[in-house]
Amino acid sequence: MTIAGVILAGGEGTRMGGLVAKPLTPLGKSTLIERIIPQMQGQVSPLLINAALHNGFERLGLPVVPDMLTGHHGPLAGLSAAAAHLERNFPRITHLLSVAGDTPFLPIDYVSRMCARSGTAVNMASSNGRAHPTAALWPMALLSQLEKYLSQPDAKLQVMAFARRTTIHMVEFQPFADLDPFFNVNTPDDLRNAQRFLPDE
Ligand SMILES: Nc1nc2c(ncn2[C@@H]2O[C@H](COP(=O)(O)OP(=O)(O)OP(=O)(O)O)[C@@H](O)[C@H]2O)c(=O)[nH]1
Repeated sequence: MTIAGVILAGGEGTRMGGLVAKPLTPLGKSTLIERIIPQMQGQVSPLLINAALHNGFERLGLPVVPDMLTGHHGPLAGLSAAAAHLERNFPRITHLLSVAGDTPFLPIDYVSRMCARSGTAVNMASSNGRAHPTAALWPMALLSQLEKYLSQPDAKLQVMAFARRTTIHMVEFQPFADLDPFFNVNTPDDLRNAQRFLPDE
């Protein structure tokens, strides 16, 4: 397998209150990130978590790769750290599939559809016509050139600006019922909304 994966969990989660790292927030019988791991594990290798060390992610049994830069530079800093780790330890990896650690309803066909064609373009997920720049398949060659994009203040624009260096293929995912598969949890209200989709938990 030449496609690695990273769950981006390096944010501050300030809108959630910042008491625990947001992806470790309980949702139903599990946590946000533990709902994502099974959708990725076994299909990409290695599967990394980008997060600050000693924040509780170590117990999940996956390698935790922290940002290399101090300060908060957004998700591109996480992609950069994951790419550097792979270049050092897994030089044969050609692509990196990313996903945000706060999207607990990731589609079960996420990996297969995102990786169906892997070339020099970026494959970026979208739903309801909206692009999700943190949910994308990145050619490793592209990721080695991202430093100058790290200063862009808006995280979403930062990742989009970087992705536009090359062709972007959008991979559209359909909602199931009225649930957007890339619904992301930012606030306690979002968490309550997410719970509505898990009536048995
Ligand atoms: N490595 C890394 N990832 C980040 C950083 N900031 C945000 N992210 C990731 O980017 C994605 C989107 O993050 P947001 O929800 O916008 O930010 P957040 O920090 O998690 O939450 P807020 O502080 O409430 O905005 C998530 O996967 C975050 O983990 C950062 O400084 N470093």
